[in-house]
Amino acid sequence: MQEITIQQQIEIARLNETAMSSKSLRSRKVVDLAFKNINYSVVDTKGQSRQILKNLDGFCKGGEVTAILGASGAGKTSLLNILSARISNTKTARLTGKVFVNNIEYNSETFSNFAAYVMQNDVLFETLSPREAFEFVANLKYTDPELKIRRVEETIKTMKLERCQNAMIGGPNLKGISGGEKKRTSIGFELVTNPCCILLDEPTSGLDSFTAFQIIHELTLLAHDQDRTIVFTIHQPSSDIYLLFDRIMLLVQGKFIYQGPRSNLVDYFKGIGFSCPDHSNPLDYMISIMHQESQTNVDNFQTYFKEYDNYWASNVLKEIEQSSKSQIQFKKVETSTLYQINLIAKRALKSYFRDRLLIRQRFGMALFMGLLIGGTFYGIGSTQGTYVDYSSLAGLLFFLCMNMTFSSLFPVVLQFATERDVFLREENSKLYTTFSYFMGKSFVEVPFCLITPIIQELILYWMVGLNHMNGGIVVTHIFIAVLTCLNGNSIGLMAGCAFNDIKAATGFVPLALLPLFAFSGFYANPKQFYDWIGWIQYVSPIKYSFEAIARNEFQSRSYDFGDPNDVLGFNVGQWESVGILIAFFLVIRMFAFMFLHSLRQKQQ
Ligand SMILES: Nc1ncnc2c1ncn2[C@@H]1O[C@H](COP(=O)(O)OP(=O)(O)OP(=O)(O)O)[C@@H](O)[C@H]1O
Repeated sequence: MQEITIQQQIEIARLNETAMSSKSLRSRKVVDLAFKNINYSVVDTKGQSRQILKNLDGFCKGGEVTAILGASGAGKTSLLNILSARISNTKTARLTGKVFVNNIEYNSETFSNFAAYVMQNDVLFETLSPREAFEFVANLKYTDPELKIRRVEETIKTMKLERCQNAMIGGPNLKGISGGEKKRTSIGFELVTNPCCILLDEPTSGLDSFTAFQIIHELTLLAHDQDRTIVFTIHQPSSDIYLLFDRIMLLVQGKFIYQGPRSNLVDYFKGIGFSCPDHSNPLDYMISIMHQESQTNVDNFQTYFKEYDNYWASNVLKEIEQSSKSQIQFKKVETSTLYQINLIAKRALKSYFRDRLLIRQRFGMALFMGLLIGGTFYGIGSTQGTYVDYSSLAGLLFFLCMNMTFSSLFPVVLQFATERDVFLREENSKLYTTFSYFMGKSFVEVPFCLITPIIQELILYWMVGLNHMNGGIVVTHIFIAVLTCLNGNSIGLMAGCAFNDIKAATGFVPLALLPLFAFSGFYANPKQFYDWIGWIQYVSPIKYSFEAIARNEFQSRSYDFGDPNDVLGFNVGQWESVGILIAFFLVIRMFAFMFLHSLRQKQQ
């Protein structure tokens, strides 16, 4: 008999282990979801309270597919959001009731340890491929390198993404994979963590009927073959899709009118006097008798509710009573903050280099502005002595401060706006902490704020003929330019984190900056500011940038009218201004972090 080498033995052992673990991942613990006495109301813009969900009890069996259906506005998404612990009490929303997994109450902190939520919109990092997206999650959720690889491979296989695993996901401005593949990637993104339960909000919306069927079929396999609990809301499914459901919940005006096996649905409604016509899709018929536009339907609602209370309500309570009591482990894999920051920064960097437009925009802008400013102010630094020389130079220096603030501010507002939902989704899934995301993003932004002003200033410095008495003056000028960029970048990040809407952020920022520019000492002399309003100069980072850069430039230059620093009414000092700029950078970043943190809390 041929001898097996040690290497082969190791390989066989590894394959056996892989097969065993893969099996163990499949034959997982079944979890039952339940909810009791769910009441949810919201206050509208006129201060009127409106009850969306009314005293709901429900049960979603482990290893089964539960579909939540109802007319538009019936409360399906609200219910799913409550099940995924994404809704909490706020000033305008009131939620009472409890949600359970295997009879244990859960909340937003514990939800992600056994379940995952797939949003209606595919919120994915556009510049990554499906494989890279899965690797990102696996790296954050697993510590064992082999397990990481196995989970990624399994997910790609399960979600049938082999063909497009290395293609860019893409988005509105970036060509990428198809809608169906995106939906599979969204589900796969959650599947990597091997959740016992997956909740999905309208997983078929925007997909053609064949792709929709495929997606629901794959979800059915996840439930039946891998014992996962699958719950989703869905709009008007085809009759093929209808046959894939195990359990159905029908909602009308925030109350259940049916909750039980799919197979009983038609007979139940026939029994209470609502017969589905032969050869028609039962769910089309259900939707037709549930919508509120027809007065006949509205008149029948009371019958549906009464019959539900008579027939299903106690049944559901019994099912809740009998739901699995087996212990579930709220397992939490926590990677270190440094590790999270490293992964987030690497991903952001990869994104920058793949989204060429962004890179071109930032570096191209620096190059262009360097040449433009250099050309416009060509040679003005070489002449000195008169008021005209001074005024052109002061104008240039102030223009530089403005330009560096704006050019580093807007890219980050726009970029954060596109990434905000990804952050909220990933933070919600407890992939990383807000702090790690913030630091990861900051680490990638800082090099841009170093490189772009250096490119710009090196081009224009010699063209304009700025002060090069010694190397120290040149280095200090560039250092102040970098600090100005960092402050602009921080203001952009703060605005991106503070506003929910990109239009509001981009509209507000110039408005807020205008007084800061007006009081920065170039347009009006600080000596002439009225006391009651003059304080604005002290909260303007541009004032300190201008004073620092101008004092640096004017040293060893002499003018016939006296000291330009006095004429400009500078009142802080060069290095003091630099110190304040550093302090501004830290404080604005801190505010940005606080806004990001509160954005995340608002989302909950
Ligand atoms: N935070 C909120 N503030 C005000 N109204 C809300 C809020 N959340 C939900 N609603 C209202 O509650 C009702 C139910 O909303 P929900 O999104 O749950 O319905 P839905 O059944 O999922 O509808 P659709 O199928 O159209 O998505 C709607 O009329 C909606 O306008």
